[in-house]
Amino acid sequence: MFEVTFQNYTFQSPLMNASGVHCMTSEELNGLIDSRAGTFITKSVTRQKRQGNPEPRYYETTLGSINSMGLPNLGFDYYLDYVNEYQKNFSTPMFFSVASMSMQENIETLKKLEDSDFHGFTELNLSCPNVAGKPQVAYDFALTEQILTEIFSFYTKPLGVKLPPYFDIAHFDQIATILNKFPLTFVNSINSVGNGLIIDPDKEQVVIKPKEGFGGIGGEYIKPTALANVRAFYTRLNPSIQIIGTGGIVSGQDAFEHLLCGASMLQIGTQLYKEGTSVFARILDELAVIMDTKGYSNIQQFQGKLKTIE
Ligand SMILES: O=C(O)c1[nH]c(=O)[nH]c(=O)c1Cl
Repeated sequence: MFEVTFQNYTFQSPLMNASGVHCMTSEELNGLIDSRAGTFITKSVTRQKRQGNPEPRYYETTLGSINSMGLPNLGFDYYLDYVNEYQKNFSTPMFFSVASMSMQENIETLKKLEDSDFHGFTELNLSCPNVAGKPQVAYDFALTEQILTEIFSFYTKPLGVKLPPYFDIAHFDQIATILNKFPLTFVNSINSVGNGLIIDPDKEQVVIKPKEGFGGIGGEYIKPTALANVRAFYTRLNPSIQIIGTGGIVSGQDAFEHLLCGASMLQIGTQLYKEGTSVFARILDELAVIMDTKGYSNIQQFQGKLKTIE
């Protein structure tokens, strides 16, 4: 009922974690394997292990979350070891997230991944908003094109990019024109909405320590922006480039809306952090009720079929 074909593999569920949530350690990653997620993704990796930003660096509200983690991760080798072990025991392809700290580090990491036995999907994170002094790569269109040109000169494994939200139709047009030049497997929209601010009015203070309290916003706050980005890329990109929908998925209805806009796989971040891995089963159960009510027996019957008002 929930099968989704992604490139040349059919996942049994369209749901997975968003990179950064429940995916730092092998224990957390194993917890995703035991859930109703169809697959899972690592925390964005850097060449060397990183501590990340000082705490508090994550804060939840009723409507979502703010984070300025600063790319903490256990380093490329840790996650490659995990992948090698995982692939011995499971056939479901997993996702490996690579952060772009610098062009040089990008190339180095992806060359090692190319030469490895990894045979899952690679997600190049072009949208981390929380490394001080590092602008989000995908807001620099020329740099994005340069990085993708360099990567596709040697990388042959299925690769997609994790994008920040765009807010201007001209920007959708410009970045889509660039992305259509490359043999991308997918585009994942969106990353957190960068550099928001949540405050505590009682203490009259920000709620996270890094960057004077500025951080990426997730959760219900960002669903309209996430849906717009999913739809904008679904209607602009070559059909060979599939869309992963991320942002504001709390319920089966939110999942349905992302699929209607054209998403194939769906990533859950903030709500997974809040609820734990039982969130996948709950959302699938809620999605099943919606599909039954509407008379849909599979996702393909409505995927991407959002109507405009004529
Ligand atoms: O601060 C982070 O680690 C972080 N936080 C986000 O919200 N998105 C990202 O891509 C990353 Cl890399």
